[in-house]
Amino acid sequence: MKIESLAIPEVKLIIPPKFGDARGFFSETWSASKLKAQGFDETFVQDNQSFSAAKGTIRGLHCQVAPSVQGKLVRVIRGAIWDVAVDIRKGSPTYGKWVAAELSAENWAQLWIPGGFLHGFCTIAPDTEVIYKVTADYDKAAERAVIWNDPDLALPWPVAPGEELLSDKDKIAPRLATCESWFTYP
Ligand SMILES: Cc1cn([C@H]2C[C@H](O)[C@@H](COP(=O)(O)OP(=O)(O)O[C@H]3O[C@H](C)C(=O)[C@H](O)[C@H]3O)O2)c(=O)[nH]c1=O
Repeated sequence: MKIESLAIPEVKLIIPPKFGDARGFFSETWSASKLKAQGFDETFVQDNQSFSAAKGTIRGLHCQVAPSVQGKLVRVIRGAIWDVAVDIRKGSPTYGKWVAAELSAENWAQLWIPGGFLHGFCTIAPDTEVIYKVTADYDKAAERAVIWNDPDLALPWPVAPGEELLSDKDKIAPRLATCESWFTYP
């Protein structure tokens, strides 16, 4: 498994091998032992899957706080997303900074977003299917959100203004500056 750190090194791009032949392909999309051998040792407790019919669907910016802080290992099995992680660990040298990657069924790339980061994505193809492993159970009481178009973050979402599709919840999320510090660094 190829693992590379992004500009915020805690966020990792992971590309598993894909073995193609005349029938199609086989891929070991996650291996605890192979990742541990490369220093990636996380325990996942839940698998999630979301389907977004429209290109320009934005889900995020979300996280869970203690006692249910979630790390997420995200991949795309159909379509494509622009996947973004924002460092919101108070005291972090990269606080308020973000990194992003295109994840697609084509490039087979996965993104590891550790706890302490907001996560969100924008679909860049219709009928996009996202699958991700998380390191803590869903805990509605621990869910937090920051508005997708926070001017302090100025995320370059790959969708024309006004064409984004969001949940009602995501449309009314607060700005990062108005949120108490949910995470501290290190
Ligand atoms: C996240 C989650 C949701 N739900 C239920 C709660 C709602 O009734 C329904 C839809 O939830 P929501 O609108 O929060 O789904 P997304 O907007 O895709 O949220 C996710 O989007 C971003 C990209 C994330 O990183 C998180 O995993 C998650 O927040 O599924 C569950 O039952 N379990 C869960 O783990």
